[in-house]
Formats: sequence, structure tokens, C-alpha cells
Amino acid sequence: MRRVLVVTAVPAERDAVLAAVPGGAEAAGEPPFAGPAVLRVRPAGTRLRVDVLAAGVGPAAAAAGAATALAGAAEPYRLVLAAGIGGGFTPAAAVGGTVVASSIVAADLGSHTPDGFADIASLGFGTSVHRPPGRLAVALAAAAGAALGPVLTVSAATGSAARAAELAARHEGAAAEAMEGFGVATAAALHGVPVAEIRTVSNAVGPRDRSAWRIPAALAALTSAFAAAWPVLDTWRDHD
Ligand SMILES: O=C(O)c1cccc(C(=O)CC[C@H]2O[C@@H](n3cnc4c(=O)[nH]cnc43)[C@H](O)[C@@H]2O)c1
Repeated sequence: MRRVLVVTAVPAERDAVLAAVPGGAEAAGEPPFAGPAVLRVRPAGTRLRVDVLAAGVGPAAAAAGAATALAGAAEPYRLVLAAGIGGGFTPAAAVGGTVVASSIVAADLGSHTPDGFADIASLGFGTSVHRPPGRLAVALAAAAGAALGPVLTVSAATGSAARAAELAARHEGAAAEAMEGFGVATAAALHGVPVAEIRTVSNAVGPRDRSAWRIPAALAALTSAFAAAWPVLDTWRDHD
């Protein structure tokens, strides 16, 4: 049986992933304390047992929830997936599109200096990038019709064109921005489990415009992305 943990921010994203498996979900056991529940689905025609957790918004909640699920697992997970909606960088990822992370980047973890932003790695305090297994990321992107590129994790969503341009200039090929991936990846790395990230684009990274957000479309795309991903996750071997 191939156990996969999917970590989203909010229940609507969790439910979009679960909707990719007709027939609904079952409880995957009570959380070890009064934390978010984990729901389980078994995609038909695969050996997958997929646990889906809505851990909360932001890198800290994502890391805490993912680490708790990993630590409490009765059997080890073979892969952890950060998943949900995100902002797309133009032109790499349009609203309604899908992005698979080639790298998972902590984009605002570090220090502001007179010479610009210094990330956590340049400060000597650990890594600022987690890398999914390359062949898995390529296969997921191909199956889902997704763009493949760096997905930036931020603690504060971009709200201006200037900030979007600053991030795009610092991270070549940046495809999407979200708030949980690096937290999930940090928990996965702590437990020695490979990580991947799938984002569906609800908005363009740039000036804050709530009216331009297309969250229902992004959630529908998330369901489609996971329906396409099951066969890839089922056959992937972690030495690939
Ligand atoms: O700026 C606002 O008014 C605003 C209104 C609703 C939601 C937000 C968020 O920041 C949602 C963050 C939540 O959704 C993901 N997400 C979606 N798009 C983005 C983005 O462009 N940048 C960062 N995160 C985004 C994120 O992963 C969170 O789970 C703001």
C-alpha cells in the first residue's frame, strides 16, 4: 500500500482533493490531540491510501500540522504533497491554471539589509529551498497539464506590482506563490519523506484585487489536477 499525505491550508482545498475520488472519504483516525482531523481516500484502481489534512493558513500551521501527521503515522508515508490554491506569476501561470513545483522556496524568510533581502540560507541558518523528486515533478506536471517551476512560500501574500516584480527578479522562472509549501516541505525533510507541491491559480501575483480572485475555478482545477495525479503517484518509486 502506498501511503501519501496531502496537506492543504483550508477545508475547501481538502474537500477539492477528496472530490478527486468518487465515493467520499473515511476518517483516518482521530488526531493525537484536538488538532485538525485527517480524512482518507483510496483512489480506485490504485494501491494508494491518501490522507488529506487541512492544517491551516501559513507556513507555521502547515509545518506543525504536517509534522504532527508524520510523527503520528501508524505506517510511514512515501510522499507528502503540499496542495491548494495559489497566486500565479504572469506569464508562467494564468488564473485557472495549475503549477507543479520544481522547487519549494522560502521567499521571505531571512533579513532585509541595506543591500536588499538576504534569505535564510545566505545568513547561514539553513536551507531556503526544498526540491521535490525531479522525475515525479515532471510526471505530475505532464499528467496535470501544469506549468513546472519554482513555487514561492511567503508569510504575507504579495499585494503590489513592485513586490511581484521583486520576487520574479530574485527567483528565475517563479511560477506561483502560496503560504504553506515550505512549511510542509520542512516537516517532510525532518521525517526523511520526499515532498511535492501542486497549486492551482486563483489569482495573479500582484496588486491586491479581491474581486479578481477566482477561488471556485481554482478549487475545481485542484480536483482535476489530483484526478490526473493518482496514476502518477501510484506508480512512482521514490528512487526515481
Ligand atoms: O488580500 C486579501 O484581501 C486576501 C483575501 C483572501 C485571501 C487572501 C490570502 O492571502 C489567501 C491566502 C491563502 O490562499 C493561498 N493563496 C492564494 N493566492 C495567493 C497569493 O497570491 N499569495 C499567497 N498565497 C495565496 C495561500 O496559500 C493561503 O492558504 C488574501
